[in-house]
Amino acid sequence: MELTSIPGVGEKTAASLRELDDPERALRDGDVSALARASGISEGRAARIARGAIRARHDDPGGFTATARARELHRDALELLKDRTVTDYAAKRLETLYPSGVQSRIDEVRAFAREAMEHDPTDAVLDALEAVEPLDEPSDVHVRDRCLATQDAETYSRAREAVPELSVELVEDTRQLSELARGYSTVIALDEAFAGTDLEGDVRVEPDALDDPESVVPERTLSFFAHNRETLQAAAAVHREADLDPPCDLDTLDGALDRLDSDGAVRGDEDLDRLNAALASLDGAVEEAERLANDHLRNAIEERDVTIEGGDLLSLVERGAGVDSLLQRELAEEYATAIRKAREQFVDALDLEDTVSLANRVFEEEPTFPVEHDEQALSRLREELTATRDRRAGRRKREVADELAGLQADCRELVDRALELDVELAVARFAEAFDCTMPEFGGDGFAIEGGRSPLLDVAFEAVESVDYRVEGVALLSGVNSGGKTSTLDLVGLVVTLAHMGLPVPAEYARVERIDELHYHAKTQGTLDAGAFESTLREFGNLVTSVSEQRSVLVLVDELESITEPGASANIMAGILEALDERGATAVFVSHLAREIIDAADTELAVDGIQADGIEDGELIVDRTPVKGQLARSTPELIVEKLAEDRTAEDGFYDALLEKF
Ligand SMILES: Nc1ncnc2c1ncn2[C@@H]1O[C@H](COP(=O)(O)OP(=O)(O)OP(=O)(O)O)[C@@H](O)[C@H]1O
Repeated sequence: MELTSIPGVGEKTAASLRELDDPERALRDGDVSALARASGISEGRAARIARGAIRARHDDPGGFTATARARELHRDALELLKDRTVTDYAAKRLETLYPSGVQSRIDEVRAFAREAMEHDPTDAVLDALEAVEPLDEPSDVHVRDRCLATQDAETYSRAREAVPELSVELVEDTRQLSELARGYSTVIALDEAFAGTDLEGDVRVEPDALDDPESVVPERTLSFFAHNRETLQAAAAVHREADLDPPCDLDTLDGALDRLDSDGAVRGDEDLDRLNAALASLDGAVEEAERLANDHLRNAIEERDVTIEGGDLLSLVERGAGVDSLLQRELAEEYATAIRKAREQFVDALDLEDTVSLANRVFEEEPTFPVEHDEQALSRLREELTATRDRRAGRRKREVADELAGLQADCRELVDRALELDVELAVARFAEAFDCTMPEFGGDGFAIEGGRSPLLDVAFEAVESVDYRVEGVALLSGVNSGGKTSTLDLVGLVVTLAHMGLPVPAEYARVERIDELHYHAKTQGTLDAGAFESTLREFGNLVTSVSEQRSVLVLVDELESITEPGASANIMAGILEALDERGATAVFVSHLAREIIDAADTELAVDGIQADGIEDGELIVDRTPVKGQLARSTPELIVEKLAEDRTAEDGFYDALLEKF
């Protein structure tokens, strides 16, 4: 896909998107999280780009939400869905759902939503989803026990690029190669020329190593798994709990993950554990062995009467010999025992059977008192143990990495599927929370039965259901606080959700497929001349834009407040007539319904939200508009109540009632 063909994507944004691993996939899947990882692209922008890509795919000109209130309803619908996601990914992914006038896009989401609604969002699945995140590629892997070596400058730059995790060294000859082997546990020579030469240390000649960098740095694979371990385990749990068909055997994955620690090192290898433990306690063990030998020697000396002939003593002193010589002569046996004890203790404590001779050299047979270890022998032992440990770790890492490498693609699918399930579950939970059904498309206008708006300021259980249908244009009258605005909101929300391809909060709904939703919310107070003129222009443009090719739904709430009542009744009558002529569907909520009907040249349909009476100062309202009936206003109802209340007998209220 040509990135710049997406609405809203220019050269600069396209360049940022190209930095991503697979921008086409991210766009195709609506992966807003991945798109937002491109430099300079915020999450809001990423969602707009993803929507742009969908629009391009469906040839969708956009513009469904034609007014601020219509856009607000889309946001409200998204919030209701996002409230029901567990992962951040799903919340962002939902941002790609938008109301569209294009049937293919609506059908695409409807198919997805229908499947989503089949899911049963159990607590166990939702809990497991908590720890699922998009997979991360660890970028800061540095391996210090291995290096690559080459004589060739070109191979050198290729190696640096292909294997940034390792140092790459330029060498001139085998001597330099051998020198390198002293500083690293393993040296991988990349030139065929080194094959067959006899080299010291662990030097491997692998001319094809760069073709398969993972074989040289198994840490790359291992750190991917170690880094994403929690997500992978959680994604596996999601598959188990939700009974999804996993792309790989979950027990094998669990088993492989168990063999890694959080740094990507191999766990559960006895030899490695032993070598690591030996290296960690080397210094302590040396001290302990020294102490043991010295205790033995001290006791032996204390318990012993050393008899020495005067002549011998003299000759020793004359030769300048010290106590050591005495020890050697008189206590040779005890000294040998002390050293034997020290060596046994040292080898035993560190479990060093494989390196006994090196370990023994740490305690020399030369008698001294106190007994002291040989520092050089100790560092040789340390080096040997480190190299053996690193070589073994390297081998084990390659084995585990080989096993895991085959699972990598499946793991990506495993996590993608779990995250996608969260998106589906959000739709299922939304549908369940608000007793939704899939709407039908067809006919003129809309018909809603048993609709309950989740946007009301009362708990959803307390929302009274509303039936309402309109074909063509209609005025909606009603008592104060009867629910006129709420009815418009319900209609707007149902139509918006339906065009998003989603289920709607009603027992039944049928909607005409439209291209634009124009919802004008109530304006606060009278407009000044300039604002009034621009509002009129807006309606003028709206009316002239309606055509056979472009169907619209117009919802308008109390437009009368923009100017004085007489003038606004005329204006509303005019707009309604024009919309009617052009075949649009429109609902105008107004307290001036009677005046509008009077001002109109054609017969306008009027519906009314009626009050059955007043009880304890409160209106008893039936929220469902009565078709074809102008509702009585609140003042009329109150005057009627006073007229019925016979305390004022002079007929004043009866006369007042007559005026309505
Ligand atoms: N279907 C419903 N179920 C329960 N409560 C509702 C319903 N519709 C409206 N209400 C309650 O009535 C209140 C007033 O509703 P709304 O603002 O829609 O009335 P209105 O007829 O537009 O009022 P006004 O004439 O003052 O503009 C809402 O805030 C809500 O508390």
